[in-house]
Amino acid sequence: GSPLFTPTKTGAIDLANRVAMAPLTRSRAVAGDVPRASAATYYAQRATAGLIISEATQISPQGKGYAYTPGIHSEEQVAGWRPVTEAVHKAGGRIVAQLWHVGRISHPDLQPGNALPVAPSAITPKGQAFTETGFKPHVEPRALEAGEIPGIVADYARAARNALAAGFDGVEVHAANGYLIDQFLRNGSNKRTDRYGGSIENRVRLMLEVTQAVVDAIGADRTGIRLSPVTPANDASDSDPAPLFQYAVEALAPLNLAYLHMIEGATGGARDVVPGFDFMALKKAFRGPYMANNGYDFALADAAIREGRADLVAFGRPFIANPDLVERMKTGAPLATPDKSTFYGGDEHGYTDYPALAA
Ligand SMILES: C=C(C(=O)O)c1ccccc1
Repeated sequence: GSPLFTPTKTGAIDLANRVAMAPLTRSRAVAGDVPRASAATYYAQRATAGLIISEATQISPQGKGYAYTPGIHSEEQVAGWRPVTEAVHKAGGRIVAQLWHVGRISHPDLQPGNALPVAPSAITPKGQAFTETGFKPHVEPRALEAGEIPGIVADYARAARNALAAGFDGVEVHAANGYLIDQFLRNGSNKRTDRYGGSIENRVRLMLEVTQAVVDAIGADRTGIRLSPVTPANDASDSDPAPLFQYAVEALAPLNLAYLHMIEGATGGARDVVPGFDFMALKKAFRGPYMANNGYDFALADAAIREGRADLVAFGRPFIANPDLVERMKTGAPLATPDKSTFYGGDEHGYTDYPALAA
């Protein structure tokens, strides 16, 4: 059989196989930004993944950027996640919470007191915000004062502790896809002239402060991190990503994190958006478990593991329509195609009603 289905370990977390369920926003949280009750069913249906990474989950009210996404900062939200982690563990699975602060990818309608979204610099991103009253153009964000950063770092640490209290096996720091941490990393969005901007060392600082705070809170062996060096998602850009991310990963390596999750290319799109970008240099620099993501199918994933180009492979959209994706890949069964119209928002249709083959 494929090495994709052999057990492995990411830090303290023992995994039955090397298949990860990638974080998938589904915009189905209920009032109070609490996961809906059926989230327990949705995630448990997919618990044969070696590791489930939850949908992106905001660490604070300020960190929210879309309607109906769940949080993990209130007691009610922590209580709302407990049935999810219990159901996944009961089904033999493992699940980590993806900790999210959206930075400028938000809207005053989604912010406490209708405040401006925050960012490293006051640069309006292209694109639209998904609010409860439809899509609205992004607004110019407020540049954070350096003095506000410790509070945001503390919010990540608190969210990490909340995740363990909710029964998660660990957390993934969302440092990808043009959200807050990525906004600080990339010079297209970070024009700061203080210790958080300018040089690569300065632009990597927030990522390192957040990651260190999470490690201090719950341990490196329960802390993963997601990066997307060349994605254009959410108007992210950098003039020279290779040295930036080489430095970032070399700075992360001594922490001995549970894993590095790498979006190879444009998120959900072209893998060769920057032809020749050397992801293997980053895998080598990290030294720990490397989780490859973006457009993998079974054949590509099997080859990547066999050829030592990945230790784990994360699948996103295939897990939406195939709760039993692992079994289908093992048996070579055909995969169901997800219905894009029910990716975000709605109820059980397109969420918990995709059947497993055995059914
Ligand atoms: C958290 C997301 C990401 O990481 O791209 C996301 C958010 C909304 C829709 C799709 C994806």
